Amino acid sequence: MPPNPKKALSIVEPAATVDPGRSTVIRIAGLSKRFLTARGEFEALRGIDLAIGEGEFVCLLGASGCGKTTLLRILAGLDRHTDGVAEIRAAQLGQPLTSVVFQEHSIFPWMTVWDNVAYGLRARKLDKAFVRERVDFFVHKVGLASFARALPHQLSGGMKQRVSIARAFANDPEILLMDEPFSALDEQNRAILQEELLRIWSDTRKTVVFITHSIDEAVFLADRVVVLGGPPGHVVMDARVTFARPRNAYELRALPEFGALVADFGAHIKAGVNGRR
Ligand SMILES: Nc1ncnc2c1ncn2[C@@H]1O[C@H](COP(=O)(O)OP(=O)(O)OP(=O)(O)O)[C@@H](O)[C@H]1O
Repeated sequence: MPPNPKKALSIVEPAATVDPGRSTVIRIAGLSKRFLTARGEFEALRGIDLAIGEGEFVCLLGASGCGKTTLLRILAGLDRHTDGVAEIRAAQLGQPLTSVVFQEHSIFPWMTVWDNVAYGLRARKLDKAFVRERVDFFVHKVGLASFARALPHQLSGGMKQRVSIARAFANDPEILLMDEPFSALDEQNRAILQEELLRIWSDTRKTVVFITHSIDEAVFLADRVVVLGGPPGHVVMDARVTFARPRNAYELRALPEFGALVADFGAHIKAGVNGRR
């Protein structure tokens, strides 16, 4: 079916609650995070309330230092919150809760593309035939089938980031956490990977939490955009982006509604900085 971005115009609605048709996968309530520093306590996050539904693609926006990575690290279990609740619902036992894709690809330089993608599955000692099938599938999905036996130093930055993405999806986590995964890429590669990510996501319908500094990227990718202000980080806007899918980057960006939405989010990011708590 041809993309029809006009079908659902960019209606921004408050989205503090999960769609009635979705079950809640991530529940964050009254969450605060304070770091102990040499100069005393530093409050990075204060009173975050957020419920994210199964299969939602959520982008986190906000000025530098407002706590986006801190929130993601708490969800990934890499850091602990100080107060409040951060829960991820486990649908299936034995499945990892999260996989994380960072800005700097974090693949093992001594392992081939294929072995990198297989890493998490092998660590879980899954059936070899299952691992082979799943790794082949995702290596192919990210367009690296002919590089399956290549080592990371033989790949471009964009290709390395594809390996990280394939590995994260192959792991089959409850949720995928992505921290500015495309920010080190040139514009062309970034656009290609955004489209690839959406294609894989639409096949798998994983829940994704994606940090970006690019408002344009957020509006193109997300079902929902959460703008953080601060510090201390707090939610200043939580809105749905209802452009129809599949989305065509060129058609979408040509719509006045797209520009209006980008401007609106931009204004909220600015207000979040100015309204520091
Ligand atoms: N381990 C730490 N110890 C002390 N302060 C920290 C620590 N980690 C983060 N911070 C502080 O918490 C605040 C939020 O940092 P965080 O990296 O989450 O922001 P961010 O929104 O992701 O920023 P950016 O967009 O620049 O990546 C910053 O002021 C940072 O200095």
